[in-house]
Amino acid sequence: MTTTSSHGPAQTPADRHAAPPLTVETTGLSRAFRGRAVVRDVSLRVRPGRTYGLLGPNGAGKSTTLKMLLGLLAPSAGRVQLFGEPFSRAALRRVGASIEGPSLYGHLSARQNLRVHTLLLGLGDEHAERALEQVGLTGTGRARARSFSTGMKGRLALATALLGDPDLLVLDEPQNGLDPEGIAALRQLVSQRTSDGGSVVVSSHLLAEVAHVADDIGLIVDGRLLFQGTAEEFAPDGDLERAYFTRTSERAA
Ligand SMILES: Nc1ncnc2c1ncn2[C@@H]1O[C@H](COP(=O)(O)OP(=O)(O)OP(=O)(O)O)[C@@H](O)[C@H]1O
Repeated sequence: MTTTSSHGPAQTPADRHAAPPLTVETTGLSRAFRGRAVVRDVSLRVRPGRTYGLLGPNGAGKSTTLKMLLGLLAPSAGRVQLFGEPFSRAALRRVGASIEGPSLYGHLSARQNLRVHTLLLGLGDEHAERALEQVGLTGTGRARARSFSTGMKGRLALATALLGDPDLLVLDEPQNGLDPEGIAALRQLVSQRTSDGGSVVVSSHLLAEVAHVADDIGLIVDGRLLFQGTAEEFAPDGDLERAYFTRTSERAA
């Protein structure tokens, strides 16, 4: 929050207009599959410099929502704004994502996998090296990605998402298979991105992990956004698990 002292300059309306736009704003986002609504009227607001934890039971509609944010699925209704502008492919240059598990070139090494992406993105090799370092995969040499453990594949997917220093990082279940070192590295990466003014959206079932990283929470149940607000508003006593069960069972009652 920006504050000014009593001796400092007063904030003018122009200053207020200079506030950065929301990183993501959806309005009435909905999606049906063969007539069955799985995302209903979801209006998400992801702010710059914040981590947004998207929670909800299996099948609630989290991945479907994230895919619509990224243009991987067309909404049945509603709209998506990225960085204050209507969704466009150009805006996706500022976005890194890992959705529904890693999709890797199994016959290539970690470094080669990243270089495929840096080539496509028009980035230098140094970006691939830095991403390898950020996720702790520099020592994997020529080993092919298909021989990696689940956690190593997860690290490589994260490295791919980090290429090009995205202003928005979207991670679907990024902790899957990560060891404690991997989870610690992930936390650090997330906090680094937001302290640089970027935004992170992370969907996860691991409530303790979300409690560690999320500034804001969105709770989706049965396709509807039941709650959206700060982590403190979601769980005033800090007990995210209890708040989650209370809020989801209220819905079921
Ligand atoms: N391509 C598809 N065709 C038909 N139904 C789909 C399709 N994709 C998702 N669904 C259905 O939409 C609903 C929401 O799925 P989604 O993957 O978004 O949930 P989720 O909250 O991400 O779940 P999980 O936590 O288990 O990953 C589910 O009932 C799922 O079966």
